[in-house]
Amino acid sequence: MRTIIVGTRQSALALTQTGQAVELLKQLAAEHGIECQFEIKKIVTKGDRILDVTLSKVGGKGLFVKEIEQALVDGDIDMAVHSMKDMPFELPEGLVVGAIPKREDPRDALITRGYGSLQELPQGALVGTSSLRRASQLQHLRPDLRIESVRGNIDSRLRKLDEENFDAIMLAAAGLHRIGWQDRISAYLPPEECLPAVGQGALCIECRGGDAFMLDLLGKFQHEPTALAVRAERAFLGRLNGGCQVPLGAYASVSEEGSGSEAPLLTLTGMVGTPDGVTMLKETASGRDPEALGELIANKLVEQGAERILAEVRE
Ligand SMILES: NCc1[nH]cc(CCC(=O)O)c1CC(=O)O
Repeated sequence: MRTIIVGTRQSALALTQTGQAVELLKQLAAEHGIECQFEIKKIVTKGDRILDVTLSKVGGKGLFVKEIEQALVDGDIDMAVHSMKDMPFELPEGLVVGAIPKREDPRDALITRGYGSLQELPQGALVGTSSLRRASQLQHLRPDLRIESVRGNIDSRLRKLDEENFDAIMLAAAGLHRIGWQDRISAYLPPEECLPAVGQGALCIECRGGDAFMLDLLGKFQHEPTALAVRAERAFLGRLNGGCQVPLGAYASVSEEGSGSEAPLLTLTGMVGTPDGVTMLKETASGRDPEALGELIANKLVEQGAERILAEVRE
């Protein structure tokens, strides 16, 4: 019987989403008569040790993923469950995306000190977020808000809302849902108001490309509509070189089922904005080829000056 070693970070979210994915995989294995058992192995990443420094200054979000990937390459673990939005554009040699399971809620959530919506926040309220994407869209909607960086895992950010002077903080709804803290959410921001990060709410199950047993099992975990949407969003990201922390968002979903040999129709919206929210470039289009659609939206934004905005932010 195959023992599958699953590597995970030690944050509440990582442990929870890894545990949930393993439970679903156990069910799928049982349904398909695949004999295996799972063992969870905790790994401390560099990103976890330097949470107090702004991530973009120390090498971007790939930090959380890199050491887990090394353990996969080395054969110390057999699979890993990542948040799709933390995945760098390119995977290391020898590793593949084994499955993209069904997406959780892709929206951003506002957690406030007693206010029911973004509109209800008082004039000049202090909002905590270290995401340039969230800052840009918040300032676009509410130029009066003051935005300050707040770093750390979900649990420490919520603690900072309670202990420091923030009127609200913004987090991904998916993470809060997964760890069972949906009660803390004051309001959801629809994609029309605040486009999520590329891949937000989706998971990425990574394994070795040569591990046929793993690939067979993970294939049963794949959710095709989510995978197509994520491919379109990541093609957009890749065309804009959005690997590091930049004020860029995208959201795709299947807007019409495929029929016969025809692929489903995807609708993708992408945005690039200045961190002050004054300039906000946004485009929407539909298509059946996810990569072509992602590149189309990126090209439309490039025509309007997206690369200039991104270059200024990277400096
Ligand atoms: N950047 C950190 C991160 N990576 C994944 C999630 C959870 C949401 C998801 O799975 O997309 C979060 C927290 C957040 O942004 O609130």
